[in-house]
Amino acid sequence: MSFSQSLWNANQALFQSTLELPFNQELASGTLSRERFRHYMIQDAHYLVAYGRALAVTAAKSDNAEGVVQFANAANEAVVVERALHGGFMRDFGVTPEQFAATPLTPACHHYTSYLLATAWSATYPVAVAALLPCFWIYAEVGRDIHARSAKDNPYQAWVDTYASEEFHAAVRGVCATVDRLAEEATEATRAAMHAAYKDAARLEWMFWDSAYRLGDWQGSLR
Ligand SMILES: Cc1ncc(CO)c(N)n1
Repeated sequence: MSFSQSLWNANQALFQSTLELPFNQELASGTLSRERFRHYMIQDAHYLVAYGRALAVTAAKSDNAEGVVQFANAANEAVVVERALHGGFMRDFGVTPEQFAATPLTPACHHYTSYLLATAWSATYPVAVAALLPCFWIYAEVGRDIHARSAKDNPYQAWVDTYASEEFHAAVRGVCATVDRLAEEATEATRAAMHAAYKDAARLEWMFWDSAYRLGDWQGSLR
């Protein structure tokens, strides 16, 4: 079994519970409230910029030229997607650039982006790549799962199509191939750290959707 498959298998139950989250169930049926999607979209736009930064730092750590291209391209793509959100969904859902700028990161978004940035800056290249893999892989598999059962005239179809697309899945295969190569060359301790990083990020993916459904925010005077 490949190392990336062992990462997937170790977190299979968590993935199943991610698919079953009310946010994703209602995204598939098209019944998710506009308020919840709007909340998610603003947080995801914040997320994507930090994710782009983490990818760019990881690109700089790559041990070969292919990795620089792979992760610098992914950084570019994250910001392009973020701009598409602003240009399309944000407009459709009535979020102005001023409202976006005035909306701070929620605890879940702050936690996830801080984790990715701290890992990208401080961890070794193989561990940084392992921390980034769930962002690709879980979104691609959630996208495919929802695509397969998405309601007709789903208002969120453009979101579903982005992550179910062959282009996005090709990027996932590329990151899995890099993870597999790095794991092969790594020590047992590094492989264990890669497993831990993957799991941390997979749990934060779950929390991000859960928080969006709850319209998660800072409590009381922390706001
Ligand atoms: C929270 C989160 N994780 C991963 C992706 C995929 O790029 C995304 N858009 N948002």
